Amino acid sequence: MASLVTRLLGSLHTANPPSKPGHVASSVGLFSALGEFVGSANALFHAYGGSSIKLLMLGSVIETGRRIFRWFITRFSIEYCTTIRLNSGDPAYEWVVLLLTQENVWRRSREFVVTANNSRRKWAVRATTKEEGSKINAEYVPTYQRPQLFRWRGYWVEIQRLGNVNAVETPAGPYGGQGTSMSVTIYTLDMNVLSDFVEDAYDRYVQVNRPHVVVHMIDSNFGPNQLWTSVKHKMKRPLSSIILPTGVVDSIVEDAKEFINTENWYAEAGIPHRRGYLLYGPPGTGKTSTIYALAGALNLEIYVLSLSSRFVDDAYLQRAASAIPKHGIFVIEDIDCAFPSRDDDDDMDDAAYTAFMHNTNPHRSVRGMARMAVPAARTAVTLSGLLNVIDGVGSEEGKLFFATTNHIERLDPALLRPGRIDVKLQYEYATRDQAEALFTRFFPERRFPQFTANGVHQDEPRASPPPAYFRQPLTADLPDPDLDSQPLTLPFLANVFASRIPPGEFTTAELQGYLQGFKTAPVNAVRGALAWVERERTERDERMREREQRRIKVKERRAAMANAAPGLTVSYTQPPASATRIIPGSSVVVNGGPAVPMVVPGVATPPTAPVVTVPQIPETPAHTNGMNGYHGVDGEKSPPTKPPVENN
Ligand SMILES: Nc1ncnc2c1ncn2[C@@H]1O[C@H](COP(=O)(O)OP(=O)(O)OP(=O)(O)O)[C@@H](O)[C@H]1O
Repeated sequence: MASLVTRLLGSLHTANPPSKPGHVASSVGLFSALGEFVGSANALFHAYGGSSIKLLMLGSVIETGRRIFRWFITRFSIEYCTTIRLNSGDPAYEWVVLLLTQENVWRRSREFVVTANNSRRKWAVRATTKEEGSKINAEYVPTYQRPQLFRWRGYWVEIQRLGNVNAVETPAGPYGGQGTSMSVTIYTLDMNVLSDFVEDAYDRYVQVNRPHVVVHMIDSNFGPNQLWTSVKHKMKRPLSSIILPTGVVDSIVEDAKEFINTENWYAEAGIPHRRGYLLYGPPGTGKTSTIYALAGALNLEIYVLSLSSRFVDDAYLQRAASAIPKHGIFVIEDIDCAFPSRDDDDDMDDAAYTAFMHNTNPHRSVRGMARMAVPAARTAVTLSGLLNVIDGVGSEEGKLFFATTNHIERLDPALLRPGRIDVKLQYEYATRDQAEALFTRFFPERRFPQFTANGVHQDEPRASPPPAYFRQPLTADLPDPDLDSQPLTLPFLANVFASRIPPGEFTTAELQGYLQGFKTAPVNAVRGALAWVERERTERDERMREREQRRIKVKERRAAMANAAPGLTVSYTQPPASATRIIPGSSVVVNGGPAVPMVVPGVATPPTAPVVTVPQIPETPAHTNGMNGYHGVDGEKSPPTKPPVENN
């Protein structure tokens, strides 16, 4: 028996030929050995008649047959099919998923992950047969892990999802989280079929997304190993809806078009084929809207990255930039966060001062506390990392790069030099023309035909009551000499509205917010404008006052800290419970109460130490917990070394 098995294994071994002619011969040898093996097994069985031997024989035959079958299948599939693998996060993955959805490949799936979404993404499985669709905007994404076979243009195609099988159950994203991929096997020898398949997927993707701008973002749930994991589909915005001074929008569109169409020129001139734009100005003036409208007009996809995202550092930034396909628009929002700002210093002062006043650790120096209290960096990206991405190894050719900022003054000049930023576009508060154009956009003549012919009289019934917010004596119900007793047309109303908005004082977003309250009432929008301006001014003044107070507070704190000798430990014998005076180098005096000695060992009190008033300190458990009694630099308990110093 053993010799038979050995012979069979020997045949199997020689049945794996190095060359084709031997292939057929050795296969024949294999089958004859098999036949001999089965015959001998039969003889053995008759000789011994044991049922266990019978079972053993049967098992061996089945296993051998299975191996031979697999051997043939592997051979066959290598030669007669082509396989591609697609990774989530790659644009091609999205294209193919859409094709599979349209082909209804997962129709037999009975297990779904439902994700509510606002992305208007067009794929997943249709979960309702109702004509009008579902009331909610949700995706039903199959969790299918098994291979799916379907016909595409007469070819058999097999799809299998690979990687982290549980990924789809995480909130990371509808088509899987970390490491999800998909293999597509087409049963054909023709490589062209493969590229036709991917092209078909791409065409469908473009078709479906024609009315949308595709925006790729980074979903922080995915972790630092995944790029561009979140996809949103925003309705395209017409360029005409962007209200900027005449010619600005057109010039930026022309510039971008020219860039895309002159690739050869760049190559011949030896200049890297990329273009950088910086859009800067106050928030709400239309920077982001311009980029979206441009992307819609040129059918380009947007890749938006915020430098302050949790795990975005130099390496990640570079990988993310490299993964953007040609003609993608790479947008870095609020690029100034890669640079230190005055506000950060103020924050630091705030935090450092709090640590200083609530010194719970007697071993820490004032400097150390200040350092400890520095807020977390706004980004892990360094300036050199950023510059590298813009013009170095990380920047692929054929890309449009947009950066937006509210603080151009914080940007390093190295970033702004031509070659990195080629076009700088300043956005400003709304001009009179912009206010008028915005009004006209809100109240187009086609929606308000009653205003077009001879105009409307104010004593005619109004289209709708003014919003409750404006139902005040100052606005809609008071006489308005500019409007009353004369026929009102939309151009006239737009003109009066614009004349009531002080130029250079409000952002377009603020005006838009105001007009949204009057969707169907253009006359009331004009009547309420003056009161709105007044109210906004009052609120703004209030905000400015608060800011100024904060700034003064920060200055005082800074001075208090500067006056404390660096490198020292400051402790209190009693908790500073209310408004406190610090006399640098000597004592703390609690308002109205008994003076509390502040001991600064090893430093002589400056004879003319200035008195710095600092604001009230809230009572915290830290004060009542371990702060009573003196703690010197080395944490030793000892009596105060100086008498209290009275404040003046
Ligand atoms: N110039 C403009 N033309 C048309 N709409 C505008 C304009 N400026 C602002 N808006 C409207 O105001 C809102 C905010 O605009 P947007 O996000 O483009 O401003 P932003 O300058 O990018 O602000 P931020 O600096 O805060 O990102 C949008 O709804 C947009 O429609």
